[in-house]
Amino acid sequence: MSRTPVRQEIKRTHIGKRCKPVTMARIILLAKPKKVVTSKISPRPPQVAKPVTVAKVPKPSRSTSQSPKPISKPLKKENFWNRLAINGIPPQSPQSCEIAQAQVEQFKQQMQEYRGVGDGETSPDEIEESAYKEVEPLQLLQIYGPNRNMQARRNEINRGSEDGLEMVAASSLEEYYLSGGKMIPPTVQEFIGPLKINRVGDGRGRGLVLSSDVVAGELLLISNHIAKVSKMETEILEGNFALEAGCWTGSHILAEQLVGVLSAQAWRSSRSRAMLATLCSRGGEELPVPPISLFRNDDTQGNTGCDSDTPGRSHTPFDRNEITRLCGVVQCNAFGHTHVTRKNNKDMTRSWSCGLWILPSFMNHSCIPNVSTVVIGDAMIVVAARNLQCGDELTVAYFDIFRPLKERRASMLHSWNFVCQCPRCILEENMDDTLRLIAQAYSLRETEAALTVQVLHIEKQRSQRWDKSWSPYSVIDLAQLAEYIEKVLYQERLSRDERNWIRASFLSAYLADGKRLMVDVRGLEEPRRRSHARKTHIQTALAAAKSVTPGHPQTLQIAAVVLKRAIQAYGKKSFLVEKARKRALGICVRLFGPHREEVLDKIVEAAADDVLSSCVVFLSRP
Ligand SMILES: C[S@@+](CC[C@H](N)C(=O)[O-])C[C@H]1O[C@@H](n2cnc3c(N)ncnc32)[C@H](O)[C@@H]1O
Repeated sequence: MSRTPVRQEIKRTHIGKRCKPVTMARIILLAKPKKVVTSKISPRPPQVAKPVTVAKVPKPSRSTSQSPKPISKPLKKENFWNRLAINGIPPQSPQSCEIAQAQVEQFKQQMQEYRGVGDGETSPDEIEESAYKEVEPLQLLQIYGPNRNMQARRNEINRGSEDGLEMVAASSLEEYYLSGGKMIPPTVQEFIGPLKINRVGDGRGRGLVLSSDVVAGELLLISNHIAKVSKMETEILEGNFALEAGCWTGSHILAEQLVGVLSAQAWRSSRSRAMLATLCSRGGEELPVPPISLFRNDDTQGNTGCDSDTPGRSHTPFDRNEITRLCGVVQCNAFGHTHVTRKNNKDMTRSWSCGLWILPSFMNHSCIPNVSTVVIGDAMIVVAARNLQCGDELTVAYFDIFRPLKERRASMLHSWNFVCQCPRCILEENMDDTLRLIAQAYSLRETEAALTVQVLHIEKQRSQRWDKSWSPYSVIDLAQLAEYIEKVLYQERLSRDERNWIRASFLSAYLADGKRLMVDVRGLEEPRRRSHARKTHIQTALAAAKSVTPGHPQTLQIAAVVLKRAIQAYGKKSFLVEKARKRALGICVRLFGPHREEVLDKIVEAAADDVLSSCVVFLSRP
């Protein structure tokens, strides 16, 4: 996800550099999704006796006329795999869920029948447990696909799915993705993967650390917000929010509102209060390491993460000191989130929200993060963006990391009071003499190009046609800077990754002939003016973005645009198109987690229009 601080993002939006004007859309929650495979078999009994094996069940007497046909041998887990393979049903599909569901039902029924004619020793709980055990391989399939270390995954599932949550999350979201973001987002069940909270050293306080190896694209965490406030674009346009000197003050009004909502929540719920107390309120604050179990929901709370009222319980309201601390907590931990949804085939609506997701707040920042986050409705979904090892710390980007070092440092110091010491920051620090002038030229040209595009948009809206006397020279100048950067990089002894990290700091220069600016300008330009374009750097931009953050909405968007262009140029059947598609799907998995190809294709399609993949940032200080 792009980590532009809310304020900065809006500012750029205002001058038309990156985004269309910001819209707000209140996302209403749906009831639980219809297809909940685990609902048939959950909740698992809290004190389950030894799981029943079919062998233990007494066989019915053959002489009994009403006795059901006995099961000749136990239902083997391999049967599920074989069945899937034979029927050619893709893993992780609703069909595989349905098979699992039917199989469990059948299994339960047969067990009941046995019980009816047997000694009655098998309790319903045991039957439930056996059925659960049968469906387990499909859960694994659903979530992780077929080629995984099954035992390790099973351990994770058993640990994390005491209430059978993961599959609900995985399957219910696909429907939403397939709608291209037109549906109301579903309520997603929470999930905590192989994670623990640890102290991470180097003055970074606590962080989320992996307790087992994971592969890129693996689902790590689904967390529902404890509180969120949103505003729609219409509300901004109606003047509820002021635009002051090119800076939208709305995000800070939202943050204030969030403090209000949180304090009310803490007043009525001791759990919310306890969870809020674990979060830091300023940079460098030393707080104890809370157990991760504190953040696991139990069934009484519906597993939605949103804390319920506790009627009859009286808590004291926050006093002045606590409110001050809460402001710090919001400042340090709240995520700003922009979301575009499609109202219909033509119209899009954009919303800005600000919320607090407790567990994701423990993730520290890196300018080359290793996880990605998307927000769908109330849920923040954290996915491994790279292959990671047990003991690795999860890192996210707190702000837009496609910026030069100086700007990144300003953001982190101003809002969170730390200096990132990731390898990319250290590299750029060491190359400061070389990069300083480039950064200055970049800043000027980028602003100029953004203004040009803005003017072109206004002009097009006014006259409905392209004024041929205009040439987007400032955009071309920016693209030229990319060529200069390439020359400089060529002279330095750098690894491929290091070159890409630096390119990513000047990403707009590489996109000036591509992506936003390119798309905007070319959208307005007459075809013959294409000759003005310099060498296209969009492929380089994609490689740079991928190397810095492989699971990021902006990376995905560039990949989607590359794919779109390849289709336009070579037709759908070309192998170049297939290559571009596979690359886009790979990024998509690193952002949204594992899904069927059909679903991933839909997300990529939507990403080209900036839909579905939300932009999540930590809220920066005004
Ligand atoms: C959202 S909290 C992250 C969790 C925090 N480490 C804790 O113990 O609660 C943000 C704070 O973590 C610290 N932090 C995050 N990323 C850091 C980094 N890369 N280097 C140093 N400190 C960092 C800063 O103090 C920042 O204000």
